[in-house]
Amino acid sequence: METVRTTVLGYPRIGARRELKRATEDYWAGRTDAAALHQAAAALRRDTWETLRDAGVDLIPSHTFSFYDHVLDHAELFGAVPHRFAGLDGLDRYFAMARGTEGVAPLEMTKWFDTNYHYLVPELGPDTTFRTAGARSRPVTEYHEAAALGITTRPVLLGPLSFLLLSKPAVDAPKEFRPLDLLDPLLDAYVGLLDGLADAGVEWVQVDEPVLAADRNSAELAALRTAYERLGSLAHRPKLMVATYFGPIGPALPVLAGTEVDGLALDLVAGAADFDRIAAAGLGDRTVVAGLVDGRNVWRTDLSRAMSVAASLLGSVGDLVVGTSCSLLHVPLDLTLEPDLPGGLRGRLAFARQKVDEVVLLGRALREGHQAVERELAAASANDGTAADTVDGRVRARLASLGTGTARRDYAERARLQAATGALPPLPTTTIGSFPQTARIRRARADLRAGRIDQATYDTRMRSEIDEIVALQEDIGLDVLVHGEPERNDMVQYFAERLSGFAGTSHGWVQSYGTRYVRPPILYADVARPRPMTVEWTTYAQSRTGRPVKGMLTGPVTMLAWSFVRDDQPPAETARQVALALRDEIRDLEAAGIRYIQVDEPALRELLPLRAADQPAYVDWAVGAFRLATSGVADRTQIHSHMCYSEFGEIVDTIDALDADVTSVEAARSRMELVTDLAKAGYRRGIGPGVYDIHSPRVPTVAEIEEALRLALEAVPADRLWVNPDCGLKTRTYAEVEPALRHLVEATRRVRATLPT
Ligand SMILES: Nc1nc2c(c(=O)[nH]1)N[C@@H](CNc1ccc(C(=O)N[C@@H](CCC(=O)N[C@@H](CCC(=O)N[C@@H](CCC(=O)O)C(=O)O)C(=O)O)C(=O)O)cc1)CN2
Ligand code: MET
Ligand SMILES: [Zn+2]
Repeated sequence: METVRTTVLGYPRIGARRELKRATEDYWAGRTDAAALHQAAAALRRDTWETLRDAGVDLIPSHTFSFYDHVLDHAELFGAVPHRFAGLDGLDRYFAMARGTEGVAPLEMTKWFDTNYHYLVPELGPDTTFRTAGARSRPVTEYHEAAALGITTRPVLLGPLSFLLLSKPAVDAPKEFRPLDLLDPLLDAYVGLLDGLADAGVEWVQVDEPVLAADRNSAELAALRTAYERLGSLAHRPKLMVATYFGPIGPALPVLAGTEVDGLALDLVAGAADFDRIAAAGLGDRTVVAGLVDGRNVWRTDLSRAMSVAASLLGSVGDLVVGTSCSLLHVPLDLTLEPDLPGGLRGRLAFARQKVDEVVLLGRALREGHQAVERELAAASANDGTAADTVDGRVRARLASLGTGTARRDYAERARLQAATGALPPLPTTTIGSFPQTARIRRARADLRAGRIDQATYDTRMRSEIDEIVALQEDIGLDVLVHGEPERNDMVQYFAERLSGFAGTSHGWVQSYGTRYVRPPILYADVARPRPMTVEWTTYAQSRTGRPVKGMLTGPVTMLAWSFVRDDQPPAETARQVALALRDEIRDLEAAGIRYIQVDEPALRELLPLRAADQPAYVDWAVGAFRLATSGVADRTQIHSHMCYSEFGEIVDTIDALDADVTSVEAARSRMELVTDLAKAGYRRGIGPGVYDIHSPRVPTVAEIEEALRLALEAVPADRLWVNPDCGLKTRTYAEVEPALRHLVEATRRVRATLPT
């Protein structure tokens, strides 16, 4: 039997106690210097490599660490730095590209495929000149750093096709320019880098091409062929392991098989369909990493199944390596840090560290035979958790009797009724929901957790936060107010903590972007709402003002997208359960007199399947769940929704099908282009294009907001246009938020004054 070895494609880089967040934020605040930050980073890298070695992983990755984002690291590695950062260097320039600095806008940030991770979008133009620092570049220096610890590693690079397809044309690039035009010069840079890696003694590099999990046209597949024919034919290079993940590699497999790449890493979880292609692909003696341990979820692997899949590959590939489906970046680090999970659930879970053990165990089983690991296998299956009570008969019966009856009265009729009873000025001003999560708020929550204050004291403090937030909005002159979400640690976690069927973690942090992390809840059983979740906070806020307060909920799709979701039933079914709980909440808010209710779906676009063929079925259940949640209200109750992170062009019809009355969307960074797209596509509902970018600390001027509003008015009539920021304000400070909102209100007044009466 061939030698079966083991690997992981990447590992969390933030540290068990969020060491990277602390070190980075301390550096930003000037509390420590660059040397301290580099030292913290080196300690984290060392810890990862040693953990993987001690666990018995055969092939250990390096260059998976990043101070902020790995795509940004590659822009930096290849010298793709926009001119506006020219005056800076080192860490200052790196963080300026990530976060902006006085007067200099950062790179755009967007979603990493269908995950809740965000990457920075490189900006390329005809005058971009790539370079690599060769022997001094980070892939080389990290290889040496691990080697000095006695650990041989496989540097991980983002591949040339993915780098280009994830980039965007610089604003000043000619209209016809495409990043892919730069393939040849970029390949020159990879050639130099591979040369440097070979000189350093690197045996294997992993070249990530996740873009191959989405549909690719023939020009893109031709570029793929060009790239790997060239890199494959180099005389002086390490072995190339091309990795795809987040779906099947599909038609790109024969293309790569026709080049001299030495190995492929395939996602056999999200890309299980690839299995049947492998034998036919004629991979000969090439190495294949079979990605059998899921890097996107927290469930234990079905080891017997994984073993038989791996065993059946043995004949059709060269060396077989058992691995993870993708980097473990997207799962929490270590289950042993979680003493408080429900008993029946715990045995069903594997976090990053436990997934490493699964990979190693599979490797042993395949090398030494089933018997060698019998004890471990038995322990794993004994724990497979069917013991956990996952069925709630009442929820199932209610859903069955509800059917799909989710129709509301025609939008135009509803809109007339709402306009007649609402008494709002044209261009109503509002915000997306959250106000700054201040140190005072987080401290109160930390105090409650630690038992230093009791629930009543905490509630009193949150009410006084709401008092201030409501008073501030009145003073600023906003039309539809919010309570500000001070009581929410996170827009998903907060609801998960109040619904049955979800479990939370205390250390299960996963990087979302930069130093912002989330603790995705685990949705493991039928979902129900034991009691109202937001009604008290919302009605309290309403009691403090004569202006309308907008209720604020997180929608069913986003609740699933930002949780780890059970895989024993279709997501459509799970989404309907969440939707039913929200439907009840919305009914309770309405009964308590709340007339505007926003149901956020920022993850609607994110969950859209990467391949077009899979999209209609998704849209169907996503829209169905949203409508189930929101269709129980009276016509005069106005349903709002919110989405951030652009690229709505392709889902305009889906947004329309949600049947919300008003939708707020990110638009500031694309200069309101989105509004034109929506208008062109025949979107006729209320729309609140974000008039300024909340991801930047910059305070927008009145003139700039006025300009954005005038642009929007060219595409949308005044009676359907709302005025709001791009997204929630929770990551900003009051010093930024207060003037920005005052400018927003003033700009709106000026534009209103010019409207025909
Ligand atoms: N789930 C989710 N995904 C999302 C978003 C979102 O809001 N939620 N927004 C978009 C952008 N992503 C974001 C992700 C995270 C954060 C964010 O602000 N995260 C916070 C943590 C939020 C949180 O869980 N806060 C908790 C815990 C806070 C904490 O760290 N407390 C300290 C103590 C603090 C003190 O004593 O002052 C501790 O536990 O050690 C709370 O408020 O209770 C962070 O990393 O800093 C923002 C945007 C897309 N994806
Ligand atoms: C990521 S979308 C955020 C919506 C939420 N209501 C907020 O304002 O924070
Ligand atoms: Zn948002």
